[in-house]
Amino acid sequence: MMARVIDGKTHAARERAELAQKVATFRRVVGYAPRLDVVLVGDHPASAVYVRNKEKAREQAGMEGRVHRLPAETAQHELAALVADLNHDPNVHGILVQLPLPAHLDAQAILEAIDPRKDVDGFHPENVGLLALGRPRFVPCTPLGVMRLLKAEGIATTGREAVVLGRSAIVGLPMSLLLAARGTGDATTTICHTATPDPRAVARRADLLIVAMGRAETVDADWIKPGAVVIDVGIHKRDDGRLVGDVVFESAARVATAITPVPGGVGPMTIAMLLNNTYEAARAALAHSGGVGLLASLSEEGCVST
Ligand SMILES: Nc1nc2c(c(=O)[nH]1)N[C@@H](CN(C=O)c1ccc(C(=O)N[C@@H](CCC(=O)O)C(=O)O)cc1)CN2
Ligand SMILES: [Mg+2]
Repeated sequence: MMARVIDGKTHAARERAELAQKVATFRRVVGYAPRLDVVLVGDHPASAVYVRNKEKAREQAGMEGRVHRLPAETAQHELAALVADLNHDPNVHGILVQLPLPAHLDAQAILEAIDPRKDVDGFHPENVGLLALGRPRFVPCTPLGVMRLLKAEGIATTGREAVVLGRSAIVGLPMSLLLAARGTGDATTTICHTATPDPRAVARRADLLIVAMGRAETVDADWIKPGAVVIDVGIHKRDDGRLVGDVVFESAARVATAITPVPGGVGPMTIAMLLNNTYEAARAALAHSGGVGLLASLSEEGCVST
């Protein structure tokens, strides 16, 4: 039997609609909306699309924000100065620097320059450390979106064997931390990477296989235990313009019990989670600035955490 296809677009639309209601209440009670500022350096074509999609989604959620478009030749100190300005602007609750940055820029230094309380990407070492310690503040949007998808689909992780293919800072590493975390994933979690001698053999042990290796259409039915759940985080554009993931969808769907497609699986959840993180950042800033009474009013109106 073919696997059930997990419809990320529908789940993301529901998340965004729920958030839009909370944002409307926030605006009414507090007097302003959460604000997300995005920084895009250069003209990477895919990044331009993602940033436009983020802008549209933000507007639909009723949030404030701005996209700061800088030329490809922007110097490190110029980008750092913009980040510092955004850090100091009390009206800005979330800051996102779109990756990848042009090669001459030190991306790690820029990510570390973002105020960790505005780091809605969850990439700052302080936020990575909090996640590793089981005290998450901002969790990277793609792995957070995967956890929300699993929950919404009723896919249990507790006590199950999870394998993550890939150890990137954006997906693989935080994904494995979430899956292993007490009370969050509680899965027996293994990470495979470029030095793993036989990743296919390890993948075949997985009840839950997360594929984030960044290699187009690599994982086929031979990598998958019959009945496993397969989550494909990869996204690649073929020469004919087709978008594909790291998984060979048709082959994998013959042995998996549930699978995410590309496009329309994990991708849409990434943007929904970014908006959720921005809402949380605005709530936390309000609490920090002494708005305890306003927070209580929000809670009374059902506006709790996302
Ligand atoms: N600062 C960041 N940079 C990057 C991140 C990130 O989380 N923070 N992630 C990726 C790109 N990304 C968001 O920025 C992203 C990628 C893909 C999608 C998405 O919705 N994909 C759709 C297809 C979209 C299309 O038609 O091209 C899908 O999979 O259905 C959203 C966000 C790297 N950089
Ligand atoms: Mg992401």
